[in-house]
Amino acid sequence: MTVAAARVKMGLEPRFLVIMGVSGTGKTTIATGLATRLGWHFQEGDALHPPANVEKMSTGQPLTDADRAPWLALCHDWLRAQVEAGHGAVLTCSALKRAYREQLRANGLPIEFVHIDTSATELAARLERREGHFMPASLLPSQLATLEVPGDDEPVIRVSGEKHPDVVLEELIRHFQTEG
Ligand SMILES: Nc1ncnc2c1ncn2[C@@H]1O[C@H](COP(=O)(O)OP(=O)(O)O)[C@@H](O)[C@H]1O
Ligand SMILES: O=C(O)[C@H](O)[C@@H](O)[C@H](O)[C@H](O)COP(=O)(O)O
Repeated sequence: MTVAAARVKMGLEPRFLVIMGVSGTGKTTIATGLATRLGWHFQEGDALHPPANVEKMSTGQPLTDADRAPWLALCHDWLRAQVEAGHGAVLTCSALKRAYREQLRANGLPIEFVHIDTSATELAARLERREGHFMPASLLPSQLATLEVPGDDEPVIRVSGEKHPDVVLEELIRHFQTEG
């Protein structure tokens, strides 16, 4: 779908969204749903991790700030290219710390975060059930400990990860339509 067609379809101006939160909260589910419905570009942040990061997480070791730095740089570069091209874009990225979110927004990028909040109990159940993903459920405690919930001074939209994804998608699209 062209940018113009997407605008006509939903009546929305392009936005540049980072769907964030800990592992298993529903980032990929919500981001792919939004990108499909709105005709916006989509990037899975997990696919931008250097192989060494994936190897580390696969073997149950949490990433450090230094591990995440090159990954966040690639996420930032992708976002900057979308802003320059001027079409709506949706990136999944855990963006757990404020400093990481600042790195993503660097150079004045008009990024908005969508924080999906899900209880630890529900997250643990999801990660135990999920198949075909490198991230082990054993890393959930470190994900939760690392998360700095976005503050009101950050550009954030908060949604529940425990509602049905279709409900969350409708809420987000309504929010975008209301905000123009
Ligand atoms: N709102 C939801 N309710 C129930 N299950 C969900 C919901 N969102 C995602 N899931 C499931 O939880 C697991 C993790 O979702 P995913 O989108 O991969 O999360 P993340 O990208 O944040 O790791 C998947 O198996 C997915 O199908
Ligand atoms: O910063 C990190 O520690 C990782 O990016 C982590 O937060 C992310 O969750 C993994 O990449 C697993 O991928 P999922 O979030 O898709 O489970």
